[in-house]
Amino acid sequence: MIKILVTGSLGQLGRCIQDITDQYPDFEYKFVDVDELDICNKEQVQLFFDNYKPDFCINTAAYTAVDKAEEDSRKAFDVNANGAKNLAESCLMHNTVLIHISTDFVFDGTKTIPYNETDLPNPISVYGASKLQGERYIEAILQKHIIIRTSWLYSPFGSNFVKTMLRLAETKSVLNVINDQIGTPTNAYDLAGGIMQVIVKHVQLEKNSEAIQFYGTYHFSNEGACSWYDFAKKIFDINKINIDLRPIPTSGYPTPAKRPMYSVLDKTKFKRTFDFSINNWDKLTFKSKN
Ligand SMILES: NC(=O)C1=CN([C@@H]2O[C@H](COP(=O)(O)OP(=O)(O)OC[C@H]3O[C@@H](n4cnc5c(N)ncnc54)[C@H](OP(=O)(O)O)[C@@H]3O)[C@@H](O)[C@H]2O)C=CC1
Ligand SMILES: Cc1cn([C@H]2C[C@H](O)[C@@H](COP(=O)(O)OP(=O)(O)O[C@H]3O[C@@H](C)C(=O)[C@@H](O)[C@H]3O)O2)c(=O)[nH]c1=O
Repeated sequence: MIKILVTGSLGQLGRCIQDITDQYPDFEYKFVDVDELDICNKEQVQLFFDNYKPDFCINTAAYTAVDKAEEDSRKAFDVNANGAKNLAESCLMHNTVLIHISTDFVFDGTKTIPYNETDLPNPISVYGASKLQGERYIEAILQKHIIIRTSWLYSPFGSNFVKTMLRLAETKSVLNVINDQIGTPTNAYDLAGGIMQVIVKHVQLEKNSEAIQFYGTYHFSNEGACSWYDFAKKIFDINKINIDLRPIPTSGYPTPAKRPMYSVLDKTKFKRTFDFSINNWDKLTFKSKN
């Protein structure tokens, strides 16, 4: 049976993948988080791969605290760059396909039309730079890789903008939210489905040795575009929460890390290659699990 290893499995994407495995019963899964497999520990990664020998590794493990990364760049680079490198090296040893998740924050946000995979990254934060370095290591080490850049991920799990807005609404009557940073929210369940589609397609084409055409970088988010303010408005509308929500410019909400002013991703390559259609962001579905 084809074996799939998922790292960082207690994070929001890891938990969404775990939640949909019953739709893909033909695979064997191993879900591990840092307590069982620390991707920064090269020896531990090698030993784990020697024992488990996965056919696919989905790396959802990451350091995702964007503002904290500015003063903790060592840790951010260790997880997001060196961790990715360790996985790529072990994947190479075991002929494992690495599906690695990256971010819209590798871009500087100076474009005004959607970013495609040939646009040059130019990160403006430590988090973005560490994720880009992870991509570069993987590309240099391992041919059999699929890097998927996504954006503004939300889910019922872990920490994300939807949960932050709902939490703040419990104690505040007024909320100021940035209206001039434009991107696209991504339901982590939709991304989880997209990742499984990559594996299904890869398995289909591998039989004819045609899977080689899949390797490389892809963009995946929900369709459409909005500001953080639009996103917040939608969250409160669908939850029927009455709050005084005010649009503000980026200058009105200073943060340690700079964020791209525009980071909409062009999904054409993903949709065409993997024959996959993607929901619009405003089909926002969300039930808080914890
Ligand atoms: N969240 C977002 O908005 C976006 C995320 N992405 C990318 O998508 C991917 C998934 O993100 P998301 O699910 O939100 O991330 P989360 O932060 O929710 O989950 C990441 C998981 O990785 C774990 N982890 C941290 N360090 C290590 C380590 N050294 N070894 C193994 N596991 C570790 C974390 O554990 P702990 O919590 O204990 O640190 C956590 O369980 C990441 O690559 C992220 O960069 C891209 C765009 C947007
Ligand atoms: C809480 C809050 C945030 N904001 C702004 C700040 C910021 O520009 C934006 C989002 O803030 P957050 O800190 O929730 O989200 P942030 O950590 O910036 O989200 C990013 O995470 C990483 C991991 C990614 O890869 C990105 O794609 C993106 O999802 O909203 C407000 O304007 N008002 C508020 O009350």
